[in-house]
Amino acid sequence: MPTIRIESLNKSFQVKKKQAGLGASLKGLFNPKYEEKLAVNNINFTVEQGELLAFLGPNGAGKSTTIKMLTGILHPSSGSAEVLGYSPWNQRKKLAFHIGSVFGQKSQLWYHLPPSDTFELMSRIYEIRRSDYLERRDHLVRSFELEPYFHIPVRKMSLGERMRCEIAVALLHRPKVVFLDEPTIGLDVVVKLRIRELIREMNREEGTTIFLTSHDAGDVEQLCERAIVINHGKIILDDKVTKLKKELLTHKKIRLLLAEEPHSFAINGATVIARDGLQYTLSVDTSLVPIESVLEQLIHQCRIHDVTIEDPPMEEIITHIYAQKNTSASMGVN
Ligand SMILES: Nc1ncnc2c1ncn2[C@@H]1O[C@H](COP(=O)(O)OP(=O)(O)OP(=O)(O)O)[C@@H](O)[C@H]1O
Repeated sequence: MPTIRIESLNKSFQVKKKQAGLGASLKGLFNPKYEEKLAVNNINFTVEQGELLAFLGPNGAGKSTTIKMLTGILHPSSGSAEVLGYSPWNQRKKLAFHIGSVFGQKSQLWYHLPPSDTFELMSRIYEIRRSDYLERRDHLVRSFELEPYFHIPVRKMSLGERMRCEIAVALLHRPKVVFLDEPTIGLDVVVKLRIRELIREMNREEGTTIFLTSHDAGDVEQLCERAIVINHGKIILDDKVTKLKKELLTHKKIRLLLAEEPHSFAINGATVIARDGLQYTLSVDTSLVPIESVLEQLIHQCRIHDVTIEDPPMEEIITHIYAQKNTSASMGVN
């Protein structure tokens, strides 16, 4: 039995219809007209236990609405879904004992209290036996390296430290499925890498199914095995990340700040796409040349003050998928 099963799932919202013109707007205040907004449009997929799935899409695509249905926060307009054999919206409380969720933009931790207090409270909410709780808490504190700030108020922590606590507390009741909504948003590169490592570890060691949404192509590339892309409420791609990497995650941007004007500047495999004084932006097609080779050439040709490597924004990748799909459709290819 799959861990998550979604069949013909739809969710529409009633939204106020915007009316053009001042008169119509005023009339609309007293006699509002409504229209249906289809946020999730007939989606189908399954997820197996232990899968690392990226659920992607641009803003407003329908990701959060789907997650809200899978966690039982929202009822669908039609269709069915099962998570670990439970109907999320009909058996929300039972399901809550087996799933965890982390929302990058919202905190589960008490802002003015130390994480240790939130852990205590959660252990009671999840009715965890005292000895099991203490063992689990110590294990999580060790593996997420929380000791230095486990007893200080959350408000005094950096975003990265807080995020580690958020993920750790979401794992307290040993959930079989974890929904991670933008877990690396706003974090610096080093902290992002560490968070990804921790997510990978929990998947490997405990077989946790990971359902991740992110606008960061790096999260998808380094963490997930499979990606589902949703746009305008419809699924437009469901494929292995290795395939996505070969076909779509091939362009990287290198931003350089040079210490001095270079004598020569010809980098095999990279194109200069912007320049402002000593700041250069290069585009690299990693399917043609590895990024390491470009960096090596750069080090030999110029004195570098600062360098960053960026993935293309998720929006760009999705636009590309969309364009490809439309081209195939117009050529009669499926
Ligand atoms: N409660 C609501 N009432 C009306 N419309 C809603 C409601 N919740 C979501 N929507 C609409 O449904 C669509 C899908 O929204 P959703 O939040 O699922 O997108 P998302 O993919 O999670 O976007 P983001 O990446 O910005 O979080 C959007 O057009 C949004 O405006």
